[in-house]
Amino acid sequence: MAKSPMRVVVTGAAGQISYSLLALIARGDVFGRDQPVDLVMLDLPFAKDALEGVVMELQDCAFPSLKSVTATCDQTEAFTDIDVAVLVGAFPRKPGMERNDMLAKNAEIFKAQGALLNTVAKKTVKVLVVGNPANTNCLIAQKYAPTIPKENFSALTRLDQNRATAQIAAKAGVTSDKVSQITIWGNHSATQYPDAWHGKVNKDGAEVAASAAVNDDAWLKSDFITTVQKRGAAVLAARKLSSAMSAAKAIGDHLHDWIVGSEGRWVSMAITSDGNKYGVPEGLIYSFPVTCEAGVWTVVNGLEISEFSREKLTVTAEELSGEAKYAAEFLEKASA
Ligand SMILES: NC(=O)c1ccc[n+]([C@@H]2O[C@H](COP(=O)([O-])OP(=O)(O)OC[C@H]3O[C@@H](n4cnc5c(N)ncnc54)[C@H](O)[C@@H]3O)[C@@H](O)[C@H]2O)c1
Ligand SMILES: O=C(O)CC[C@H](O)C(=O)O
Repeated sequence: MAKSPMRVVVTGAAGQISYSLLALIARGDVFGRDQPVDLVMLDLPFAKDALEGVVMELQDCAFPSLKSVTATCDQTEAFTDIDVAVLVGAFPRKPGMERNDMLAKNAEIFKAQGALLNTVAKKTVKVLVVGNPANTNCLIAQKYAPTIPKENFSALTRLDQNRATAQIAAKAGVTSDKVSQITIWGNHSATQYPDAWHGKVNKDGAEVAASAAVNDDAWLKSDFITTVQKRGAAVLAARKLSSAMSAAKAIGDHLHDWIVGSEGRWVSMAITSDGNKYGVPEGLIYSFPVTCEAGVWTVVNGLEISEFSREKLTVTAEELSGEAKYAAEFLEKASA
């Protein structure tokens, strides 16, 4: 029997990430070629013409599973009865900007969109926050959408996972599909902890520990971590624009694995820390290793955490607690 259409909204649809992302969704690479999609594209009024251009291009691709395309600058229209909300629309960091500058610029967007999702989206809506600072923007959207289950909110750390996986693959001399169980803990920021200690590499047909395949513990404890932590900044410095193609690929991976299923593979998602078994404070949007089945994620529990790793899990949790406090104070002042 044919599947009923899935209503998917992408915000910031006229921006650079969306230009790569929309085609992935429309082609069926994310939700499956047999899953019809009603695609809704939201951007600000100044970007209306650009949005219309993207609509024309999507039509011209003649994707079979793209049932309809709507471009709008009206948030209520965009979020009504939505099944999946991909919140990309926000202002990216430009050279010279700090994280708190971004928080101050973007917090109001996620407060308003959370509140709107709360009133007009389906209660089963799955929300992925990409706009930076992604974890804290996600926390804000979740806070203002109290009638939607907390588990339905996530922020993107899959780009970091993909970056870390690619680094391990290059060092071990294999392609990235041979690397698994690489985890990103914490914030999508320079305090994130890329952890390869539970990783596996399939080398010449045999599965070995990533640390054995790499055979360089000093690198795993230093340059590997800092390269992944600073990769977004390195792309920004080189392109004078933040990463877009790789971000779109990661969004597709995240949504596919969450909604269709990860088939037992571990993936990293920033999700509510409530009830976690790793001692991360409750009430944060923190990246953990998870497995997913049909829209439900489950944290991979019981991993051994060394003293070295514990310290890093704590540093990134502290940064997130600080951001949450700053955002709460900022939003309170703004509404006073
Ligand atoms: N989490 C991650 O891994 C990750 C990776 C890369 C980029 N990002 C972030 O994603 C965001 C988008 O990046 P980009 O390069 O596509 O930026 P961009 O400037 O090219 O596009 C952003 C678009 O969002 C629109 N927009 C702004 N406010 C909006 C609102 N309230 N509603 C709807 N649309 C709105 C803008 O008009 C623009 O078209 C940035 O915050 C960036 O830092 C996150
Ligand atoms: O603004 C940044 O430093 C990074 C942008 C983006 O989140 C990335 O990871 O590429």
